Amino acid sequence: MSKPAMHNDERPAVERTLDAVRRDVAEIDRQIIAGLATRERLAAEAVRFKRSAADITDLPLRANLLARIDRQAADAGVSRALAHAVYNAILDVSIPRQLELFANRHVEPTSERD
Ligand SMILES: O=C(O)C(=O)C[C@]1(C(=O)O)C=C[C@@H](O)C=C1
Repeated sequence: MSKPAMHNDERPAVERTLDAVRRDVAEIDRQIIAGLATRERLAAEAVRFKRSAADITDLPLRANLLARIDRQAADAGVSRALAHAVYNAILDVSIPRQLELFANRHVEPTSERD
Protein backbone atom coordinates (compact mmCIF):
# COMPACT_ATOMS: atom_id res chain seq x y z
CA MET A 1 0.00 0.00 0.00
CA SER A 2 1.39 3.46 -0.91
CA LYS A 3 1.83 6.12 1.76
CA PRO A 4 -0.48 9.15 1.65
CA ALA A 5 1.10 12.39 0.37
CA MET A 6 2.47 14.54 3.20
CA HIS A 7 2.10 18.26 3.89
CA ASN A 8 5.16 20.23 5.00
CA ASP A 9 4.17 19.65 8.64
CA GLU A 10 4.36 15.86 8.03
CA ARG A 11 0.65 15.20 8.61
CA PRO A 12 -1.11 12.93 6.08
CA ALA A 13 -2.81 14.93 3.30
CA VAL A 14 -5.95 12.83 3.75
CA GLU A 15 -6.40 13.07 7.51
CA ARG A 16 -8.37 10.24 9.07
CA THR A 17 -10.67 11.06 11.96
CA LEU A 18 -9.89 9.88 15.49
CA ASP A 19 -13.12 7.88 15.36
CA ALA A 20 -11.87 6.03 12.26
CA VAL A 21 -8.58 5.23 13.99
CA ARG A 22 -10.50 4.01 17.07
CA ARG A 23 -12.71 1.77 14.94
CA ASP A 24 -9.57 0.16 13.47
CA VAL A 25 -8.09 -0.28 16.95
CA ALA A 26 -11.35 -1.91 18.12
CA GLU A 27 -11.22 -4.33 15.19
CA ILE A 28 -7.63 -5.30 16.09
CA ASP A 29 -8.75 -5.83 19.70
CA ARG A 30 -11.53 -8.11 18.46
CA GLN A 31 -8.98 -10.16 16.49
CA ILE A 32 -6.64 -10.35 19.51
CA ILE A 33 -9.45 -11.59 21.77
CA ALA A 34 -10.59 -14.11 19.14
CA GLY A 35 -6.99 -15.35 18.86
CA LEU A 36 -6.72 -15.64 22.65
CA ALA A 37 -9.93 -17.69 22.77
CA THR A 38 -8.56 -20.06 20.11
CA ARG A 39 -5.23 -20.25 21.94
CA GLU A 40 -6.98 -21.14 25.21
CA ARG A 41 -8.85 -23.97 23.47
CA LEU A 42 -5.63 -25.30 21.93
CA ALA A 43 -3.79 -25.13 25.28
CA ALA A 44 -6.65 -27.13 26.85
CA GLU A 45 -6.39 -29.66 24.01
CA ALA A 46 -2.62 -29.98 24.61
CA VAL A 47 -3.30 -31.06 28.22
CA ARG A 48 -4.59 -34.39 26.87
CA PHE A 49 -1.03 -35.19 25.71
CA LYS A 50 0.66 -34.36 29.04
CA ARG A 51 1.81 -37.29 31.16
CA SER A 52 2.69 -35.20 34.23
CA ALA A 53 2.28 -31.68 35.65
CA ALA A 54 6.01 -31.19 34.94
CA ASP A 55 5.25 -31.54 31.21
CA ILE A 56 3.09 -28.39 31.58
CA THR A 57 5.46 -26.28 33.72
CA ASP A 58 8.51 -27.39 31.70
CA LEU A 59 10.92 -24.41 31.65
CA PRO A 60 12.67 -25.29 28.33
CA LEU A 61 9.20 -25.39 26.70
CA ARG A 62 8.52 -21.85 27.97
CA ALA A 63 12.01 -20.69 26.90
CA ASN A 64 11.51 -22.13 23.38
CA LEU A 65 8.12 -20.44 23.10
CA LEU A 66 9.60 -17.06 24.14
CA ALA A 67 12.52 -17.50 21.71
CA ARG A 68 10.03 -18.12 18.86
CA ILE A 69 8.00 -15.07 19.97
CA ASP A 70 11.21 -12.98 19.97
CA ARG A 71 11.87 -13.94 16.34
CA GLN A 72 8.27 -13.28 15.28
CA ALA A 73 8.23 -9.93 17.12
CA ALA A 74 11.52 -8.88 15.48
CA ASP A 75 10.15 -9.81 12.03
CA ALA A 76 6.97 -7.81 12.69
CA GLY A 77 8.77 -4.78 14.18
CA VAL A 78 7.26 -5.31 17.65
CA SER A 79 9.51 -4.56 20.63
CA ARG A 80 10.86 -7.54 22.55
CA ALA A 81 9.67 -5.88 25.78
CA LEU A 82 6.04 -5.77 24.59
CA ALA A 83 6.12 -9.30 23.16
CA HIS A 84 7.58 -10.72 26.39
CA ALA A 85 5.16 -8.80 28.61
CA VAL A 86 2.19 -10.12 26.60
CA TYR A 87 3.39 -13.74 26.42
CA ASN A 88 4.50 -13.91 30.05
CA ALA A 89 1.02 -12.64 31.00
CA ILE A 90 -0.60 -15.27 28.76
CA LEU A 91 1.52 -18.09 30.20
CA ASP A 92 1.02 -16.91 33.80
CA VAL A 93 -2.70 -17.53 33.32
CA SER A 94 -2.55 -20.40 30.82
CA ILE A 95 -0.19 -22.69 32.76
CA PRO A 96 -2.21 -22.70 36.04
CA ARG A 97 -5.33 -23.31 33.94
CA GLN A 98 -3.63 -26.27 32.22
CA LEU A 99 -2.52 -27.61 35.62
CA GLU A 100 -6.11 -27.37 36.88
CA LEU A 101 -7.42 -29.25 33.82
CA PHE A 102 -4.67 -31.85 34.26
CA ALA A 103 -5.49 -32.32 37.96
CA ASN A 104 -9.21 -32.67 37.26
CA ARG A 105 -8.47 -35.24 34.59
CA HIS A 106 -6.64 -37.32 37.16
CA VAL A 107 -9.29 -37.16 39.89
CA GLU A 108 -11.18 -40.44 40.12
CA PRO A 109 -14.94 -39.80 40.09
CA THR A 110 -16.31 -40.39 43.60
CA SER A 111 -18.93 -43.08 44.03
CA GLU A 112 -22.51 -41.88 44.52
CA ARG A 113 -22.90 -44.35 47.44
CA ASP A 114 -19.98 -42.96 49.56
O1 LIG B 1 3.12 -26.60 23.72
C1 LIG B 1 2.65 -27.19 24.69
O2 LIG B 1 3.00 -28.33 25.01
C2 LIG B 1 1.64 -26.52 25.50
O3 LIG B 1 1.15 -27.09 26.44
C3 LIG B 1 1.28 -25.09 25.18
C4 LIG B 1 1.96 -24.09 26.06
C5 LIG B 1 1.47 -22.70 25.59
O4 LIG B 1 0.49 -22.19 26.15
O5 LIG B 1 2.09 -22.17 24.67
C6 LIG B 1 1.59 -24.29 27.47
C7 LIG B 1 2.45 -24.28 28.50
C8 LIG B 1 3.88 -24.49 28.28
O6 LIG B 1 4.72 -24.03 29.29
C9 LIG B 1 4.27 -24.06 26.93
C10 LIG B 1 3.41 -24.14 25.91
